[in-house]
Amino acid sequence: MWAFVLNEIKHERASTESAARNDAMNLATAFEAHVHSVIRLMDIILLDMREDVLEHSDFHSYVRGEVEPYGSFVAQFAVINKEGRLMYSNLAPEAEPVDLSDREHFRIHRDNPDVDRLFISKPVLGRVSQQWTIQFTRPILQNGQFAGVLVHSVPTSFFADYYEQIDVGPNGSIVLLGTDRSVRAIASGSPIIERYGQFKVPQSKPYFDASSPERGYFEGVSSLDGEYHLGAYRRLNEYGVVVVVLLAPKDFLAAYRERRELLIVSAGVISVLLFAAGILIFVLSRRYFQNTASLRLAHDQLSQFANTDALTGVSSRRSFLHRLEAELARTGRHGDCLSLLMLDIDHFKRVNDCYGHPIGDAVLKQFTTICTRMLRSRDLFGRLGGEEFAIALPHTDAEGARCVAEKIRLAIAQAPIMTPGGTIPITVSMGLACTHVDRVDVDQLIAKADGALYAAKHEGRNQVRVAGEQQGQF
Ligand SMILES: Nc1nc2c(ncn2[C@@H]2O[C@H](COP(=O)(O)OP(=O)(O)OP(=O)(O)O)[C@@H](O)[C@H]2O)c(=O)[nH]1
Repeated sequence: MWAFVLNEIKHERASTESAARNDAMNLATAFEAHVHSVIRLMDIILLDMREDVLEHSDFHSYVRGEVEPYGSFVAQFAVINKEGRLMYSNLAPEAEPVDLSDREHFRIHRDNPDVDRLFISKPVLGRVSQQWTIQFTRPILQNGQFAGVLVHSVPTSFFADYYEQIDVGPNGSIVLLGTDRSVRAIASGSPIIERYGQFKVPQSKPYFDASSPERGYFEGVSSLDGEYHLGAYRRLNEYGVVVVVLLAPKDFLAAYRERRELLIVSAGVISVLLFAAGILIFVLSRRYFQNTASLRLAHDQLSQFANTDALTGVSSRRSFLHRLEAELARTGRHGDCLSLLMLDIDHFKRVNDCYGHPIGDAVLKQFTTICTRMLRSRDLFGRLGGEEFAIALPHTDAEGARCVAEKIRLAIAQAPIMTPGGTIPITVSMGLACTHVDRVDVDQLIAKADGALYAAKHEGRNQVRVAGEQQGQF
């Protein structure tokens, strides 16, 4: 989910920036067209006036009549003579001539008398008009000689006011620059200190490089307000000016940033909910597994309880018979043999009678411990009831089983049973039956072993009898 959200944010930022670039270029294109037509119009007015400037005796009336239709479009219309003195200004026709020989627009024409072309000055603070204006000038030529300069002043606000009508965001700017790096006019959403005439845009900007395309994009920190901007420019080589549109990321990324916050908050909330759901599932499943484990344990304990004789720890009757049946089936499948020993402690009633039932229990426990020591791990040992036990010996024929039985018998007879009531000697009688000769089921096998046990008891106890063998044959 987070990968999707981050990808979405990245994609949206890229498309927002791309849209801002397009907007900046579209605005720059529109302003370029505007600047181009304004400059063209200024030049037409200048050329038109210059035709008549030296011919009209009442020049002031003539100029007033010509200029009036343009209204605020024309701040001043003036004539400077070849010495640089202001000979006429429609703002102050009767004023004393002012020395303007230091003005760049005068010097350019005076120093290049052979070049009759339009010059657009940097903004200057008019000595007569007292406002910031841009001078559109043409040389006055008489008989091919430089005779003065015709000046048409346009307030910088003429451009700026027009630009102000366009929404470039609270921190965006539209700037008209000269290729001499001076600002001609500026309109900006953020307050920019009026620095006409002093401020120079750094040379490093791409639009000042004459070899760069006439239109393009750029981005970086603006020297105008020190803020990071994304910009588009269009350069009018013919007039030596550049139109620059600057858009501020904090403006055009505002909607994107709101959406990014919304996406991150939503993803965060979903993550927290998923996390909580995960924890809940974890806790519930843990509880479920714990319950299942407890149940399994209880089940195992129960079956252990059911399968084990509580007093001696050997298999219960039920479990022993069940396992004996399985072992007999396996033996039958593999053509193998299995022997069954039935064991009965001799005169056990006397032990109980002499020492009491608890001591009898202790004897039973020690009896099983001694027997277990004589057995292999695969042998089955069960208590069938009272003092009667059975041992199943897989893969064991009658001969092998008789050896095991004798070992057990001797161990019991030779190891006096230690009890809290003293040392109690006991013996055990055993009946042995084997499946090797004829295939039998559990009941038949038990019955045969029981028969042999009965014979062992009958013939004096403390001995092993094999089913089917006569006494004294061993
Ligand atoms: N202490 C104790 N005695 C038991 C238990 N189960 C059976 N008995 C006793 O074992 C005795 C078995 O006696 P009998 O069946 O007469 O056989 P016996 O005295 O061993 O004599 P033979 O088997 O003929 O040698 C009885 O006294 C039962 O009460 C038990 O779990 N604990």
